Formats: sequence, C-alpha cells, structure tokens
Amino acid sequence: MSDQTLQHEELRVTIPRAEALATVEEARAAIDGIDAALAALLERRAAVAGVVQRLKPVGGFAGRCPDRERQIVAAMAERAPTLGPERLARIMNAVIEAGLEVAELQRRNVQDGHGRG
Ligand SMILES: C=C(O[C@@H]1C=C(C(=O)O)C=C[C@H]1O)C(=O)O
Repeated sequence: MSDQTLQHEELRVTIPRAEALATVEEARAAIDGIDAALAALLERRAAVAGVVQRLKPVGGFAGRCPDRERQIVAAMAERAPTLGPERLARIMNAVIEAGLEVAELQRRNVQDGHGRG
C-alpha cells in the first residue's frame, strides 16, 4: 500500500438528485445518507482545523482570520449557488466556531494533563 493510501481516507457517497425522489420516505432516506456524509466531513474538518490551531502562532478564537473565512465562503458559494454567500456564511460561521470550541477544549485538556496515558 502506498503512503498516500495509508495517510488518506476516501469518502464515497451516493447523492440522489432531488428530481429522482417521489416520496417522503425516499427523500428522508436520501437526507439521512447525505447527513451521514456531512457528519463524517464535519468531524474530519474539525480535526484538520485543530491542526491549524496548533500550528498557528496564535490559535483558537484569538487567532480567528476573517479574510480566510471569507475566502472559504466565496469558494463554497461557487459550488452552492442556490444557498448563496449570505446563507453559507451563516452555516460556515457555525461550523468554524464549533471547530474552534473543540480545539480550545482539547488545548485546555492537554494543559491540565488530561488525556495523557
Ligand atoms: C483554520 C484556521 O483558523 C480559523 C478557523 C478556520 C476554519 O475552521 O476554516 C478559518 C479561519 C480561522 O478563523 C485558519 O486560520 O486557517
């Protein structure tokens, strides 16, 4: 197995087109599948954002970077034009703040000596 394969995971997800769904049950099943993928992505995103917090000179809420956050939203708006930048900004603000909270909690736990074997 290559290093690339060992150090990366692939997420494959089937996303039915909305037009293909005819019943509430079908649509809810599709939502459940999409949410399962979203949860996995959000969990991994928080972990990766936590790496940035540890590497930046000032991490956590104190090191928040509005320019970078605007870039993220602008890039996402190109892929999600129906949601648009204003709604995506609200969604991503919640996602980013959740990640920062987790990173701060983990930093405090490390400082307090929790989580050491
Ligand atoms: C991850 C970073 O730190 C913060 C969190 C961000 C994120 O979760 O994407 C983006 C910008 C910063 O406010 C970063 O600076 O890149």
